Amino acid sequence: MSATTRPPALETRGLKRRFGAFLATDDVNLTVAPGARHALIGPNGAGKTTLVNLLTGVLSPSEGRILLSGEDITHTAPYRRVGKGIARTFQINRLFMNFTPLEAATLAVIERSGRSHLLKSLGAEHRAIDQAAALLDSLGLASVMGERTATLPYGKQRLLEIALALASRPKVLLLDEPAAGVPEEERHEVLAIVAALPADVTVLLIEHDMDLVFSFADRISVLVAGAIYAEGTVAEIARDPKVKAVYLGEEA
Ligand SMILES: Nc1ncnc2c1ncn2[C@@H]1O[C@H](COP(=O)(O)OP(=O)(O)OP(=O)(O)O)[C@@H](O)[C@H]1O
Repeated sequence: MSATTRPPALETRGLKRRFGAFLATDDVNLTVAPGARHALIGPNGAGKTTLVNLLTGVLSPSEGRILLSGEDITHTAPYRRVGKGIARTFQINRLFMNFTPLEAATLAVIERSGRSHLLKSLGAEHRAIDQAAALLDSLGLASVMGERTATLPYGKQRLLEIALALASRPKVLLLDEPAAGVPEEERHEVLAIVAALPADVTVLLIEHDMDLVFSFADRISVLVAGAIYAEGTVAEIARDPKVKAVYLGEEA
């Protein structure tokens, strides 16, 4: 299989991050296979956000390495990591609230293409708009792409965050709690669209919602007190008594 010959899409080796004497990331060795649907779960304060910040370059590790498709990106600046193919979802910035999804997605496509290239011709601008519209359509946002983002249902706003991250055509997408705060009646749509993300994009999902984790992931890593506490297939994690004790038990 190609997955055995290709390097992992994303890998950390001996990753540590200290805040003073406190070890928030404790020797994390994470391997995310190309095309994986990998979930990272863990109780509050386990270090999930710190790990995402290390992966995206918002924080520097105290020790260890981060590799993207085999390339060492440990000391690569955050914006360069995006160019190399790692993107994450963010809570929508206020700026985008006054934009329509089409305007925001077009800007994101332009960002990827490089502004100078785009300014060369009007045709290129139209192509960017067409690509943005197609991207929004694939995330179920076609019917609202001309509305002001602030007026959209919250589930649609969360899907727009994913669209904006996908605009950079990432190899690896870090999805940070895509269903958080989404009302019950909209959750189904968000889950269905997350499940239908392009198969060639590797996804690392950071999520509290166990329905989403178990329906979406093919592999799960459990983070506890900054360290990988357990790792395995969904079935293995679901029946692991020590995981139930520290994490799933919380949900019950
Ligand atoms: N800048 C910082 N300075 C000091 N301690 C920090 C800092 N950032 C995070 N921590 C600590 O590191 C630990 C992990 O925090 P982190 O936010 O990564 O956990 P989390 O798993 O994302 O939690 P949650 O699910 O509640 O968001 C916590 O104990 C937190 O207090």
